[in-house]
Amino acid sequence: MTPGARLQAAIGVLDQWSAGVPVEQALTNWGRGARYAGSGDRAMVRDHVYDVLRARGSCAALGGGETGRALILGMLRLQGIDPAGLFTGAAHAPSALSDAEGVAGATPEAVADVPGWTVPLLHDRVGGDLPALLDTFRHRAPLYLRVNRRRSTRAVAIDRLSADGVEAIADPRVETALEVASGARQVKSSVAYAEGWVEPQDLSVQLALAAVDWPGGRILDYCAGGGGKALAISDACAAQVLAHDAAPRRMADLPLRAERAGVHIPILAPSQLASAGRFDAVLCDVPCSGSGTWRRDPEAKWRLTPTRLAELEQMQAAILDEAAPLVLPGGQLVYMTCSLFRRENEAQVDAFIARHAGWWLDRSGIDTPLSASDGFFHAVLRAPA
Ligand SMILES: C[S@@+](CC[C@H](N)C(=O)[O-])C[C@H]1O[C@@H](n2cnc3c(N)ncnc32)[C@H](O)[C@@H]1O
Repeated sequence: MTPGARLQAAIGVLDQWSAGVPVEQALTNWGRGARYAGSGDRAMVRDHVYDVLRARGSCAALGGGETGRALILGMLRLQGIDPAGLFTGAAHAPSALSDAEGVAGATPEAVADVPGWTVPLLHDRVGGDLPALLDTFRHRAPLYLRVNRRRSTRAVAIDRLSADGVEAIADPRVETALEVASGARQVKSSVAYAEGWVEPQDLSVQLALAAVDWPGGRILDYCAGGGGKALAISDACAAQVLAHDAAPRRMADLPLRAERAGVHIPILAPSQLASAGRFDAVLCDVPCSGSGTWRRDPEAKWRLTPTRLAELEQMQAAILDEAAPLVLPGGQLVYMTCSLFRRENEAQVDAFIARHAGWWLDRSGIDTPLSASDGFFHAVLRAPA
């Protein structure tokens, strides 16, 4: 495909997205009808679409509208590329610019590329660093890997990744973290990944997991999902880690991932919880706004509404209340979110302590995209002894 044809494809995907089709579905719909597109074409179309979603407000301002065509026009201007050279109408490229499009577009300085109602919530987190935080959301997040110490060391993993075209750099802040400097698209086809030496996991998550003093005995990952945290905890301590999720199908890949990592993580069905006894620690990595990961998943910020945020907050409180009785006396209830909002983090912890006599906050911390790559919150709550 020519560069112009890729832009035209991205315009179509964005028009589907604006009509309510989830972005991954819209990309799949396009891909099915584009048998001629190679993997490089598909990657570029995806990049264009995600570049727009990260900076949709700026793209709309610079392109003069919200249609897929205007957004792509604005994206090119934001990237300092003259659209006239690509909007030519030749070889499936977008048709030539109209006179109005040629002069459309305002400077985007005043545009926050997040929903306006979330700006005070973000300001509440970072204060005067708000402009810098908002700017991070316009750019791609770096990819981090976690080295599985049961399988490899960091130095060996770096060498092995390099042989497969992935340049990885050790991050000094946590001993398991590697930042992928180049070759990110090769990670999943690398031997190091296939052999379980590395797993994609964000730096902020690795920092949070390293900040918790995981006990021995038994640890339950109560909201295990794909099992990324359960795998990391299994690697970090000698405890037996078990996994549970209210939607067990979300854990479908966990047995395979655990086998690749060389660990065994028993899965507890919701019906087995009542007879599973209590645990030394229970991790609740709860559903949240995802506001810490908006540059990785920019669609999430445009879909979030105040109503949805309120629902999530209710769900978070309910999950903590469900999980608390599963913790042994003196044990830990570890609360984690990838949200930057105090309402989902500190306020949930405070409200939990107010509802549950004898519980206390042992430690908490948060990274933002300004201090690590994603935003990620953790709190360790202690049960009465
Ligand atoms: C943020 S995701 C977890 C991600 C996962 N820990 C990981 O590292 O990949 C939240 C998970 O909580 C689960 N969940 C939602 N409500 C729940 C509940 N009441 N009890 C247990 N799990 C719940 C969801 O199905 C979802 O898989």
